[in-house]
Amino acid sequence: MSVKAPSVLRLLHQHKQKTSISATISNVLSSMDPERAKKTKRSPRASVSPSTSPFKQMPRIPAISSAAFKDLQNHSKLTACQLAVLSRVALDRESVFYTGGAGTGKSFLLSEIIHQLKTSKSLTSPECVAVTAPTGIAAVNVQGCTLHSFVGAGLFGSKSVDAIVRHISVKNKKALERWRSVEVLVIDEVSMVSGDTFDKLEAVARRLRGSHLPFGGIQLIVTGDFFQLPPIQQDKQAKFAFEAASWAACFQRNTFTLKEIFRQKDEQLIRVLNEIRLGQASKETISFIKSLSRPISGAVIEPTKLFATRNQVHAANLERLDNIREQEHVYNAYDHGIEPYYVDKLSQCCLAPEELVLKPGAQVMLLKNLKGVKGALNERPAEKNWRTDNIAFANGSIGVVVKCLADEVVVDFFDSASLRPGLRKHRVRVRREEWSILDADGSRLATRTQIPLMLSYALSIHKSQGQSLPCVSVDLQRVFEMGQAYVALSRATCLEGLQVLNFDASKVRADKRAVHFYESLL
Ligand SMILES: Nc1ncnc2c1ncn2[C@@H]1O[C@H](COP(=O)(O)OP(=O)(O)OP(=O)(O)O)[C@@H](O)[C@H]1O
Repeated sequence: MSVKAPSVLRLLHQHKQKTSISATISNVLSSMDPERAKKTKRSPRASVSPSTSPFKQMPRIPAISSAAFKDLQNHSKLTACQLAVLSRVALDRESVFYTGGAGTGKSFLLSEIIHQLKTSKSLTSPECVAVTAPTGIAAVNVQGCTLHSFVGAGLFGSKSVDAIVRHISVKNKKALERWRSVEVLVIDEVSMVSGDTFDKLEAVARRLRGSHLPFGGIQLIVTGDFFQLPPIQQDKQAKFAFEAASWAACFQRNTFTLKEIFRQKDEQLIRVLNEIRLGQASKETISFIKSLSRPISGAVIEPTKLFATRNQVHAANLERLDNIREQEHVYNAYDHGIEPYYVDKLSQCCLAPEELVLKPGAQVMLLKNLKGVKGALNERPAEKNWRTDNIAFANGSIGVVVKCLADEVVVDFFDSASLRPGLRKHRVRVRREEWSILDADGSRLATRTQIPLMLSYALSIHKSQGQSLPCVSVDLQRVFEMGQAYVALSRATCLEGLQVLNFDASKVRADKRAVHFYESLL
């Protein structure tokens, strides 16, 4: 697929078109603004705060040159569809929503997009790219901040648009400045953002920026899969973000669906997962999944058990560790933050535990990408021969603890997602790493320093979102949310490494609204 960079003239022409279209859109958007709709009919302009000059949408300059884009086409792993999204974002500089099933490379593409935008000289500064996600864990995964933190109006769920705007304008000048200077807003895991929240933020953006353009002219990069975890709201009938009144105006023609699945290679597993995603398991699929209740055989690692609740996870990890007859070592996290509140928040969303209890022989999962670590490539290296190799291990790699030292842990990591004996192991010294919750300006609110390992015997389905697991046992007994079974099952990378317990057809549920939305994209 060839993609041309828009010339400046074309951009200006597009801009003229956009400004005339934007007048129409702005009327529609104004009528969607929950507060404004209640008020008497006024011209949309009249509602712009007199203290702010009307924000003008400048033609957006490409974030990368067409030569740099060609280079990516030729040398990166990105597929044609992933490149099409990148082109719309970085060359055309338009707002984009892209989606796709589990393992289609949404996060992979997002990190490339963020990298290109943050290193672009066309944007005022890297801070003008705000990277957000609706939950703490998703925010830490994407090295961004939570949407709440970006907004700067505390827990705004029950507040009106007026109240949020007032709060930011009067009490949070830093947030006001941020809303006015941000050029790109990234929202990952949008399936967990409710439609009401999306509409509120859209209206807040227009009000604070004094602009009639959708989202006040901020370029949006929004991604997620509406068949995965649903909006976080007590209300069972919370609207999805795609049901927001302002959604269509924000993305217009820019919705992309990634179809190629990378996490799994097995055609049968891919077909089964696609059916479960849509909540449409056929008889054949149901009996196939039931046949997966057999134990996983021949694997050199123990399966990671996925549970719906945290208590089940904690109990399973402790029980398994107790069975190892070795001395235990405790690694306490070093936590600090500007307020205890943020330290608590970090503790809730960080996969690295506050107290990491390990024993030689314990099976662990790596919680950071490690690059160029000190290690050795042979299976049983003499430890005096440590050398710095260019060994890279991905977040999610599974290994076995060899030795627990004072402030580091020696681990044998397996070098493949396959599970058969005879795998090469890489012995690596794992040292402390950092996790932070950031505020929207990128400064640290709280930081945890811990050995980037956790016991890999059990994990909660919520915390497994985004992970790839080569050997996994999914217990669906206490699954309670739509999409939860799909999230759990789609972590598996291969059939021989997947066991499914307590499955029945009623666990396969997809929200009808999501089904209709995806049908409308076909
Ligand atoms: N173009 C690509 N070429 C090769 N590998 C890719 C490509 N895109 C993604 N991958 C790999 O596929 C795997 C799944 O990708 P990723 O985690 O980005 O999927 P996802 O859509 O975000 O999944 P989920 O919705 O489950 O979080 C990762 O190991 C990633 O490195």
